[in-house]
Amino acid sequence: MTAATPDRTITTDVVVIGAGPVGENAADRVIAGGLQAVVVESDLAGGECSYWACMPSKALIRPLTAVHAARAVDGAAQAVTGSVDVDRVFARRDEFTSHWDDAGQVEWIEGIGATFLRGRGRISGEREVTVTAPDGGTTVITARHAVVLATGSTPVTPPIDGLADVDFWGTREATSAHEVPGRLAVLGGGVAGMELAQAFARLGSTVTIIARSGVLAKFPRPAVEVVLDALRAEGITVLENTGTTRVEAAADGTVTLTLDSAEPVVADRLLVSTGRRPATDDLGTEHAGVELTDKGGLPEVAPTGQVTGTDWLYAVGDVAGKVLLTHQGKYEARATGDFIAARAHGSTPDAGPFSKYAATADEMAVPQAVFTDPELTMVGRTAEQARDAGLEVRIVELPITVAGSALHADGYTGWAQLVIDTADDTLTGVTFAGPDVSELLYSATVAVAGQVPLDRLWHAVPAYPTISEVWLRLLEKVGR
Ligand SMILES: Cc1cc2nc3c(=O)[nH]c(=O)nc-3n(C[C@H](O)[C@H](O)[C@H](O)COP(=O)(O)OP(=O)(O)OC[C@H]3O[C@@H](n4cnc5c(N)ncnc54)[C@H](O)[C@@H]3O)c2cc1C
Ligand SMILES: NC(=O)c1ccc[n+]([C@@H]2O[C@H](COP(=O)([O-])OP(=O)(O)OC[C@H]3O[C@@H](n4cnc5c(N)ncnc54)[C@H](O)[C@@H]3O)[C@@H](O)[C@H]2O)c1
Repeated sequence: MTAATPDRTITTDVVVIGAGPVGENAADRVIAGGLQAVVVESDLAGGECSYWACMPSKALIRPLTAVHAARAVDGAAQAVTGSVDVDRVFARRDEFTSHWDDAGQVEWIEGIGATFLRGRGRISGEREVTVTAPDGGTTVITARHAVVLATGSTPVTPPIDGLADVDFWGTREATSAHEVPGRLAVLGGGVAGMELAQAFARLGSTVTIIARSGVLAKFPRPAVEVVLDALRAEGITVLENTGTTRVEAAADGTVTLTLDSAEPVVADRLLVSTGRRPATDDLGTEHAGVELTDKGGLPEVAPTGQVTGTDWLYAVGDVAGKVLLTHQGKYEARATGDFIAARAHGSTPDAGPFSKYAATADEMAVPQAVFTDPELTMVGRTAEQARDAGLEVRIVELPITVAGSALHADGYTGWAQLVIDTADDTLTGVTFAGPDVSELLYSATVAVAGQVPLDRLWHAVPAYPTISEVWLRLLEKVGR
């Protein structure tokens, strides 16, 4: 129970801690299910995604991709005679982040009928959350049915000698920047690092990416090569399989990275984008009888969002530690919100695979788009992951060379791969790399999540002349 006397107490049906996109969706679904909800947020409603991640990064990237796309089409290229207006790019990004003002998101939360409470939430007892407001005031909320953790994730800083003494950028500082460093070193070749490296290179920085393993290591290598070739052609230096042993700042602010297998890199700014971990610090999970892993992760979270070993605690989105993507977290939140509401109304919902109460796609059909230019998209399993899951697979891959791609951009370079589950001739994974392939991703997601048999896919005819005709080339290679 709470030690000090709270300033006020509230009783509601469901408490959602964290008003990122995922928490907002969880609240929306429990309210749609006829329950009350209180949403607690310590920072900005809308979360990382709206202000320091998806929205600002894509808002920075889009104008740069648009210019590049025009330059890749003869006749249009001649119309692009100037350079990018960096200030206008930043200004447009500022619009998409609502100038880091969350009034609109708070209005949306209250508009769905939830109570919004600004403050830091902490589990303080069984179905009980104590919220400490910015002014220090406390509110104790008792939930009749459930507490939903939607607290997101926090960046992981690697234990590199000297790094803690350097004033470096994380992804937050990079996505909200109003300056373009002359030389930018990017530590970490994951999705965030690769996207931001190219964005700043196109804004004018001289960029070096330092990756301790291969970049974008979760994706098939030939697809990654399509992206790497393009980044290198734009003048970005990519050092793979390169460890960083020391980081040091000089009096003038320049940063020197000592590497284990390359010459030192000197930069005006260092961006550290080396991954994230669930935001579970000081969440009071011990009051739910939950023991965190040594990396701060929750125990297993069921497809319904229920945290193993508890009856009333749920986790969705990044904090659940399954998939760190907004769309997938929102999908989890829909299943969890509906599950909580159904249970609250006294039913024992059937939460089997593909029911509305289970985030089944988390295990077999997660779509991801990397917004480098060219783009890299994948849904489902790579061949390696499929084999690890015990599936027998057949791989079909080819370069993307169809009339649609040739028309789309001069010298269009792309690559596609199907991972076929030979047990039932369905697709268990699809990858595309190339300019604008993110718009193909949903077609692949439908095929994988829908477990559409290949002989039926022949009847899904891609329009001529579009890039999606690559589907036909892939099927022809599979054979009929
Ligand atoms: C640079 C970058 C770019 C990205 N781009 C994309 C993209 O293009 N597409 C995509 O799908 N994903 C992208 N992601 C991932 C995406 O940002 C996350 O998956 C998404 O934000 C997760 O949503 P969430 O609601 O779980 O967490 P968050 O968005 O992190 O929201 C969690 C909220 O909880 C609040 N909170 C935390 N603890 C407490 C507490 N104790 N009390 C009260 N409130 C609390 C936080 O302040 C925050 O507002 C990107 C990530 C990064 C870093
Ligand atoms: N387009 C999108 O959907 C998008 C964009 C950005 C981020 N995200 C998501 O946000 C999450 C965080 O992104 P991220 O790129 O920070 O994480 P990540 O886990 O994708 O990549 C981190 C990278 O840093 C590397 N790394 C770790 N320690 C290192 C060290 N000491 N030196 C050099 N490299 C090191 C890792 O090997 C890995 O390649 C990801 O899960 C990602 O899916 C999504």
